Amino acid sequence: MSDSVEGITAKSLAFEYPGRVVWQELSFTLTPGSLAAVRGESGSGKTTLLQCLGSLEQSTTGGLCVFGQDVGALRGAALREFRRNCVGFVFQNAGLVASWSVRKNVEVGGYRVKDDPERAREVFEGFGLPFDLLDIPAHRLSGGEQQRVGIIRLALRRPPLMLLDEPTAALDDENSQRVTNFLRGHCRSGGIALVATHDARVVEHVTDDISLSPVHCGKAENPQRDTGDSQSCDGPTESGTYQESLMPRSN
Ligand SMILES: Nc1ncnc2c1ncn2[C@@H]1O[C@H](COP(=O)(O)OP(=O)(O)OP(=O)(O)O)[C@@H](O)[C@H]1O
Repeated sequence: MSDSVEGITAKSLAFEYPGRVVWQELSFTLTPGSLAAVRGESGSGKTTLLQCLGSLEQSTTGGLCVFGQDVGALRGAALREFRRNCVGFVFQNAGLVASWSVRKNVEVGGYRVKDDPERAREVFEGFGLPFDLLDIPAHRLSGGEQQRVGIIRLALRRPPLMLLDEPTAALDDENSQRVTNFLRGHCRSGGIALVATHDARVVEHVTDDISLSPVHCGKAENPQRDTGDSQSCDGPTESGTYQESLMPRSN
Protein backbone atom coordinates (compact mmCIF):
# COMPACT_ATOMS: atom_id res chain seq x y z
CA MET A 1 0.00 0.00 0.00
CA SER A 2 1.47 3.38 -0.95
CA ASP A 3 1.82 6.28 1.49
CA SER A 4 -0.74 8.32 -0.35
CA VAL A 5 -3.39 5.68 0.34
CA GLU A 6 -2.50 5.62 4.02
CA GLY A 7 -2.09 9.38 4.35
CA ILE A 8 -3.43 12.61 2.95
CA THR A 9 -2.83 14.16 -0.45
CA ALA A 10 -4.16 17.62 -1.32
CA LYS A 11 -3.64 18.78 -4.89
CA SER A 12 -4.31 22.33 -6.08
CA LEU A 13 -7.16 22.80 -3.63
CA ALA A 14 -9.16 26.00 -3.70
CA PHE A 15 -12.00 27.13 -1.53
CA GLU A 16 -14.24 30.09 -2.09
CA TYR A 17 -17.38 31.57 -0.69
CA PRO A 18 -19.43 33.68 -3.11
CA GLY A 19 -17.18 36.59 -4.01
CA ARG A 20 -14.39 35.55 -1.64
CA VAL A 21 -11.46 33.23 -2.40
CA VAL A 22 -10.28 31.85 0.95
CA TRP A 23 -7.27 29.93 -0.44
CA GLN A 24 -6.15 28.47 -3.73
CA GLU A 25 -3.38 26.31 -5.23
CA LEU A 26 -3.00 24.51 -1.92
CA SER A 27 -1.05 21.27 -2.23
CA PHE A 28 0.51 19.07 0.42
CA THR A 29 1.11 15.48 1.38
CA LEU A 30 0.97 14.07 4.91
CA THR A 31 2.06 10.55 5.70
CA PRO A 32 1.13 8.42 8.73
CA GLY A 33 2.90 9.86 11.74
CA SER A 34 2.58 13.49 10.61
CA LEU A 35 1.84 16.12 13.21
CA ALA A 36 1.11 19.19 11.11
CA ALA A 37 0.59 22.83 12.05
CA VAL A 38 -1.84 24.85 9.96
CA ARG A 39 -0.80 28.47 10.20
CA GLY A 40 -1.94 31.77 8.79
CA GLU A 41 -3.37 35.04 9.95
CA SER A 42 -6.92 35.38 11.23
CA GLY A 43 -9.33 34.79 8.34
CA SER A 44 -6.76 32.99 6.17
CA GLY A 45 -8.89 29.84 6.20
CA LYS A 46 -7.36 27.52 8.80
CA THR A 47 -10.72 26.39 10.14
CA THR A 48 -12.05 26.02 6.60
CA LEU A 49 -9.15 23.73 5.69
CA LEU A 50 -9.76 21.52 8.73
CA GLN A 51 -13.43 21.37 7.81
CA CYS A 52 -12.58 20.26 4.25
CA LEU A 53 -10.26 17.54 5.55
CA GLY A 54 -12.99 16.33 7.87
CA SER A 55 -15.68 16.38 5.15
CA LEU A 56 -17.72 19.15 6.79
CA GLU A 57 -16.98 21.47 3.85
CA GLN A 58 -16.06 20.70 0.28
CA SER A 59 -13.25 22.40 -1.60
CA THR A 60 -14.36 24.33 -4.67
CA THR A 61 -11.73 22.75 -6.93
CA GLY A 62 -8.79 20.37 -6.62
CA GLY A 63 -8.34 16.87 -5.25
CA LEU A 64 -8.35 15.80 -1.62
CA CYS A 65 -7.53 12.21 -0.81
CA VAL A 66 -7.69 11.04 2.80
CA PHE A 67 -6.76 7.43 3.58
CA GLY A 68 -7.38 6.54 -0.03
CA GLN A 69 -10.80 8.15 -0.16
CA ASP A 70 -11.76 11.06 -2.38
CA VAL A 71 -13.35 13.14 0.36
CA GLY A 72 -15.27 15.41 -2.00
CA ALA A 73 -16.96 12.42 -3.64
CA LEU A 74 -18.18 10.75 -0.45
CA ARG A 75 -21.93 10.53 -0.11
CA GLY A 76 -24.51 8.75 2.03
CA ALA A 77 -23.29 5.74 3.99
CA ALA A 78 -19.68 6.16 2.86
CA LEU A 79 -19.65 9.76 4.10
CA ARG A 80 -21.16 8.76 7.44
CA GLU A 81 -18.64 5.96 7.82
CA PHE A 82 -15.77 8.32 7.02
CA ARG A 83 -16.96 10.78 9.66
CA ARG A 84 -17.57 8.05 12.23
CA ASN A 85 -14.40 5.98 11.75
CA CYS A 86 -11.73 8.12 10.17
CA VAL A 87 -11.86 11.63 11.55
CA GLY A 88 -12.42 13.60 14.74
CA PHE A 89 -12.46 17.31 15.58
CA VAL A 90 -11.60 19.54 18.45
CA PHE A 91 -13.44 22.70 17.52
CA GLN A 92 -12.33 26.21 18.38
CA ASN A 93 -13.42 27.00 21.96
CA ALA A 94 -13.96 23.25 22.54
CA GLY A 95 -17.33 23.10 20.75
CA LEU A 96 -19.23 21.75 23.75
CA VAL A 97 -22.98 22.16 24.20
CA ALA A 98 -23.06 24.29 27.35
CA SER A 99 -26.32 22.95 28.76
CA TRP A 100 -25.33 19.29 28.33
CA SER A 101 -23.46 17.27 30.92
CA VAL A 102 -19.81 16.52 30.32
CA ARG A 103 -20.84 12.88 29.81
CA LYS A 104 -23.33 13.76 27.07
CA ASN A 105 -20.75 15.97 25.40
CA VAL A 106 -18.05 13.28 25.31
CA GLU A 107 -20.54 10.67 24.11
CA VAL A 108 -21.39 12.64 20.97
CA GLY A 109 -20.26 10.47 18.09
CA GLY A 110 -21.22 7.14 19.62
CA TYR A 111 -18.62 6.52 22.34
CA ARG A 112 -20.14 5.21 25.60
CA VAL A 113 -18.35 5.79 28.90
CA LYS A 114 -20.09 2.80 30.49
CA ASP A 115 -18.52 0.45 27.96
CA ASP A 116 -15.08 0.97 29.53
CA PRO A 117 -15.27 3.31 32.52
CA GLU A 118 -11.74 2.51 33.67
CA ARG A 119 -10.26 3.68 30.40
CA ALA A 120 -12.46 6.78 30.47
CA ARG A 121 -11.24 7.53 34.00
CA GLU A 122 -7.62 7.16 32.88
CA VAL A 123 -8.15 9.53 29.97
CA PHE A 124 -9.82 12.16 32.18
CA GLU A 125 -7.07 11.92 34.75
CA GLY A 126 -4.42 11.96 32.04
CA PHE A 127 -5.68 15.40 31.06
CA GLY A 128 -5.77 16.52 34.70
CA LEU A 129 -9.54 16.39 35.15
CA PRO A 130 -11.39 14.41 37.83
CA PHE A 131 -13.68 11.71 36.51
CA ASP A 132 -16.57 12.94 38.65
CA LEU A 133 -16.91 15.96 36.36
CA LEU A 134 -18.90 13.64 34.10
CA ASP A 135 -22.30 14.55 35.40
CA ILE A 136 -22.04 18.30 35.73
CA PRO A 137 -23.17 20.67 32.98
CA ALA A 138 -20.42 21.87 30.66
CA HIS A 139 -21.18 25.55 31.35
CA ARG A 140 -19.93 25.11 34.92
CA LEU A 141 -16.41 24.32 33.69
CA SER A 142 -13.71 26.92 33.15
CA GLY A 143 -12.61 27.69 29.58
CA GLY A 144 -9.49 25.55 29.99
CA GLU A 145 -11.50 22.67 31.46
CA GLN A 146 -13.95 22.85 28.57
CA GLN A 147 -11.07 22.80 26.12
CA ARG A 148 -9.69 19.67 27.77
CA VAL A 149 -13.12 17.99 27.66
CA GLY A 150 -13.15 18.67 23.91
CA ILE A 151 -9.78 16.94 23.63
CA ILE A 152 -10.89 14.08 25.91
CA ARG A 153 -13.83 13.49 23.57
CA LEU A 154 -11.33 13.02 20.75
CA ALA A 155 -8.97 10.89 22.87
CA LEU A 156 -11.76 8.51 23.83
CA ARG A 157 -12.69 7.93 20.18
CA ARG A 158 -9.12 7.85 18.80
CA PRO A 159 -9.91 8.43 15.11
CA PRO A 160 -6.87 8.02 12.85
CA LEU A 161 -7.14 11.63 11.60
CA MET A 162 -7.38 14.26 14.32
CA LEU A 163 -8.21 17.88 13.44
CA LEU A 164 -7.78 20.44 16.18
CA ASP A 165 -8.57 24.15 16.03
CA GLU A 166 -6.46 26.17 18.51
CA PRO A 167 -6.66 23.36 21.11
CA THR A 168 -4.23 24.90 23.59
CA ALA A 169 -5.39 28.52 23.44
CA ALA A 170 -6.89 28.42 26.94
CA LEU A 171 -4.35 26.08 28.53
CA ASP A 172 -1.48 26.64 30.91
CA ASP A 173 1.92 25.10 30.19
CA GLU A 174 1.28 21.86 32.06
CA ASN A 175 -1.99 21.18 30.27
CA SER A 176 -0.60 22.30 26.93
CA GLN A 177 2.17 19.74 27.44
CA ARG A 178 -0.45 17.05 28.11
CA VAL A 179 -2.10 17.88 24.79
CA THR A 180 1.13 17.82 22.79
CA ASN A 181 2.17 14.55 24.46
CA PHE A 182 -1.17 13.06 23.51
CA LEU A 183 -0.84 14.22 19.88
CA ARG A 184 2.74 13.02 19.60
CA GLY A 185 1.70 9.63 20.94
CA HIS A 186 -1.14 9.45 18.43
CA CYS A 187 1.25 10.25 15.57
CA ARG A 188 3.95 7.86 16.81
CA SER A 189 1.38 5.08 16.57
CA GLY A 190 0.73 5.94 12.91
CA GLY A 191 -2.08 8.49 13.18
CA ILE A 192 -2.15 11.94 11.61
CA ALA A 193 -2.98 15.20 13.38
CA LEU A 194 -3.46 18.70 11.96
CA VAL A 195 -3.53 21.55 14.40
CA ALA A 196 -4.56 25.09 13.52
CA THR A 197 -2.31 26.95 15.91
CA HIS A 198 0.30 29.62 16.46
CA ASP A 199 1.14 28.31 19.91
CA ALA A 200 4.94 27.90 20.04
CA ARG A 201 4.48 25.18 22.67
CA VAL A 202 2.78 23.07 19.99
CA VAL A 203 4.64 24.29 16.92
CA GLU A 204 8.01 23.17 18.30
CA HIS A 205 6.82 19.56 18.05
CA VAL A 206 5.32 19.53 14.56
CA THR A 207 6.74 17.55 11.66
CA ASP A 208 4.93 19.47 8.90
CA ASP A 209 3.89 23.05 8.35
CA ILE A 210 1.00 24.17 6.17
CA SER A 211 1.06 27.93 5.72
CA LEU A 212 -1.94 29.84 4.44
CA SER A 213 -0.69 33.11 3.10
CA PRO A 214 -2.18 36.51 3.95
CA VAL A 215 -3.11 37.13 0.32
CA HIS A 216 -5.61 34.29 0.57
CA CYS A 217 -3.51 32.03 -1.59
CA GLY A 218 -2.46 28.79 0.07
CA LYS A 219 1.06 27.40 -0.02
CA ALA A 220 2.08 24.20 1.68
CA GLU A 221 5.48 23.95 3.24
CA ASN A 222 6.44 20.43 4.13
CA PRO A 223 9.72 19.84 2.36
CA GLN A 224 10.52 16.74 4.37
CA ARG A 225 7.39 14.96 3.36
CA ASP A 226 6.01 16.35 0.12
CA THR A 227 7.89 14.24 -2.36
CA GLY A 228 5.74 15.39 -5.26
CA ASP A 229 5.28 11.87 -6.54
CA SER A 230 2.15 10.92 -4.69
CA GLN A 231 -0.86 9.80 -6.66
CA SER A 232 -4.18 11.59 -6.83
CA CYS A 233 -7.44 10.00 -5.84
CA ASP A 234 -8.27 9.68 -9.52
CA GLY A 235 -5.35 7.44 -10.34
CA PRO A 236 -4.76 3.76 -9.83
CA THR A 237 -2.62 2.49 -6.98
CA GLU A 238 -0.14 -0.34 -6.89
CA SER A 239 -2.83 -2.55 -5.44
CA GLY A 240 -5.62 -1.45 -7.78
CA THR A 241 -8.10 1.37 -7.29
CA TYR A 242 -8.32 3.54 -4.19
CA GLN A 243 -11.76 2.13 -3.64
CA GLU A 244 -10.27 -1.35 -3.33
CA SER A 245 -7.77 -0.28 -0.75
CA LEU A 246 -9.78 1.85 1.64
CA MET A 247 -8.08 2.17 4.91
CA PRO A 248 -10.57 2.91 7.73
CA ARG A 249 -8.63 1.76 10.76
CA SER A 250 -10.54 0.38 13.67
CA ASN A 251 -8.91 1.98 16.68
N1 LIG B 1 -20.28 30.75 5.75
C1 LIG B 1 -19.41 31.67 5.32
N2 LIG B 1 -19.74 32.50 4.31
C2 LIG B 1 -18.88 33.42 3.84
N3 LIG B 1 -17.63 33.58 4.32
C3 LIG B 1 -17.25 32.79 5.32
C4 LIG B 1 -18.10 31.79 5.88
N4 LIG B 1 -17.44 31.14 6.86
C5 LIG B 1 -16.21 31.71 6.92
N5 LIG B 1 -16.10 32.69 6.01
C6 LIG B 1 -14.91 33.51 5.75
O1 LIG B 1 -13.87 32.67 5.32
C7 LIG B 1 -12.63 33.16 5.77
C8 LIG B 1 -11.85 32.04 6.45
O2 LIG B 1 -12.47 31.72 7.70
P1 LIG B 1 -11.78 30.72 8.71
O3 LIG B 1 -12.65 30.65 9.93
O4 LIG B 1 -11.51 29.44 8.00
O5 LIG B 1 -10.42 31.46 9.02
P2 LIG B 1 -9.35 31.19 10.19
O6 LIG B 1 -8.01 31.29 9.57
O7 LIG B 1 -9.66 29.90 10.88
O8 LIG B 1 -9.62 32.41 11.15
P3 LIG B 1 -9.34 32.58 12.73
O9 LIG B 1 -7.85 32.42 12.93
O10 LIG B 1 -9.78 33.99 13.00
O11 LIG B 1 -10.16 31.56 13.46
C9 LIG B 1 -12.93 34.35 6.70
O12 LIG B 1 -12.70 35.53 5.97
C10 LIG B 1 -14.40 34.18 6.99
O13 LIG B 1 -15.00 35.43 7.21
